[in-house]
Amino acid sequence: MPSADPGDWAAPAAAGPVDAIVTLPGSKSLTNRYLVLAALADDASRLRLPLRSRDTLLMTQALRDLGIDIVDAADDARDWIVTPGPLRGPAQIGCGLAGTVMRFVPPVAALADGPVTFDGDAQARIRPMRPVLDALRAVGASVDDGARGSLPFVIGGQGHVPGGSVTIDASASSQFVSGLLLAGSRYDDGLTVTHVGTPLPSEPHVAMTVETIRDAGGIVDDSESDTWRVEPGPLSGLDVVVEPDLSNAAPFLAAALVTGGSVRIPGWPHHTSQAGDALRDILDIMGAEVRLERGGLTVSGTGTINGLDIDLHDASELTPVVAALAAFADGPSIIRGVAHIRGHETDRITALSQELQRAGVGVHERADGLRITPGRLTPSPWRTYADHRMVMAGAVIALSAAGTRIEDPGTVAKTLPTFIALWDAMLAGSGR
Ligand SMILES: O=C(O)C1=C[C@@H](OP(=O)(O)O)[C@@H](O)[C@H](O)C1
Ligand SMILES: C=C(OP(=O)(O)O)C(=O)O
Repeated sequence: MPSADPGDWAAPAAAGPVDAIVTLPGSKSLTNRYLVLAALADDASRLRLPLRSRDTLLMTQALRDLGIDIVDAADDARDWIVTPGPLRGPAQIGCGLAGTVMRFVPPVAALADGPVTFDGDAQARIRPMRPVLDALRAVGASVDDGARGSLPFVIGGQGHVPGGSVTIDASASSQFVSGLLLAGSRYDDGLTVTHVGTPLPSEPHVAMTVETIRDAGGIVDDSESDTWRVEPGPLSGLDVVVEPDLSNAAPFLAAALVTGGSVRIPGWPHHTSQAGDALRDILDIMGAEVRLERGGLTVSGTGTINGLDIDLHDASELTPVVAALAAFADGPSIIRGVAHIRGHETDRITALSQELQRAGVGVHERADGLRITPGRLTPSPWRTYADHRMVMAGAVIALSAAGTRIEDPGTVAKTLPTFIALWDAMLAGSGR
């Protein structure tokens, strides 16, 4: 049993139904794709309302280290102006624990004119990387990873990458495919990536990659399943507004169900490639009233939370909060299809199993997910394993388990540094 630390967060319980409007910052996945494409473009880009969090600041720093200029816009400091330039080595890139940095930047670094070293947090060193490194070698880049297949490694930038065709097993992460495609337009012969293996996870994220490359004028053929062809050619600067991060909406919307209240997220896009949009269906199945209107998405709890049996293969990053919400349901739930999240920030299946059980929930760990049987919630220490989404899941549990203490809440800054302030503001309207 972990002991209480003064740095723990005494996450608040809800005193009554929430009734809140929660304005969320931009999407991590969109921000980091736009940044990479802007760095590879022929002219400057403007990213409006990008996310500023640990993962996106690591991305800006990585690209700056490679010679790209990224500054706040003079007329609106919330925006970034990205001015591309020659990609330079030597450089040392810190990936933190950001999958998007460790998988998206190496294919860019291969275009630099010198060696680029990559490393990251201790937990980042065990996140899977080998398919990206092998693919880069196969298309003519130089990679030295000491045969580890993980961080740290050196990409020996040679000023250009021949490109061509490569087959990879991306069943451990869709980011392997996305990273290669994002840089592929700038390879001499472009790039054709074919996935073999068990089905690709997080498919909407690859669709997002294709869409954003096209936004920048790149040519991508995705007409064949599991094969993507990026033609060689220039990319244009972007002027884009970053959508709110829909996956980060999960804990707030969950609070509407848990408390029988209502939460509105302004700016919820009506058409989006974000995987988090799946929340609309998931919460509907769980018994919420879900309304997407011009003013945003409103989710209202109805007093009943249904258990569900759901395959989250396409939206696996929602697993921690959906698992926490399932702890409040009127019956058992199964979350399946997410074996690969054992390689996310932490082994999320084991982490959720341990913390939910300590909080009084019945959990059976499956190879590919969790079976959750609601139980009487008891206040407990909630460990977070350097995982932002474990902080969010713990906050949902704490809503009805006063006295829950969440370890290392600062880790939530990976994608949502303002989480605790937004959470407190939401609950301020619940009678707290
Ligand atoms: O490309 C992206 O922006 C992401 C892809 C997904 O990764 P996996 O395919 O590894 O699940 C997702 O879980 C992650 O949060 C973000
Ligand atoms: C899996 C996630 O992050 P990453 O981009 O580091 O893979 C996540 O945000 O849930």
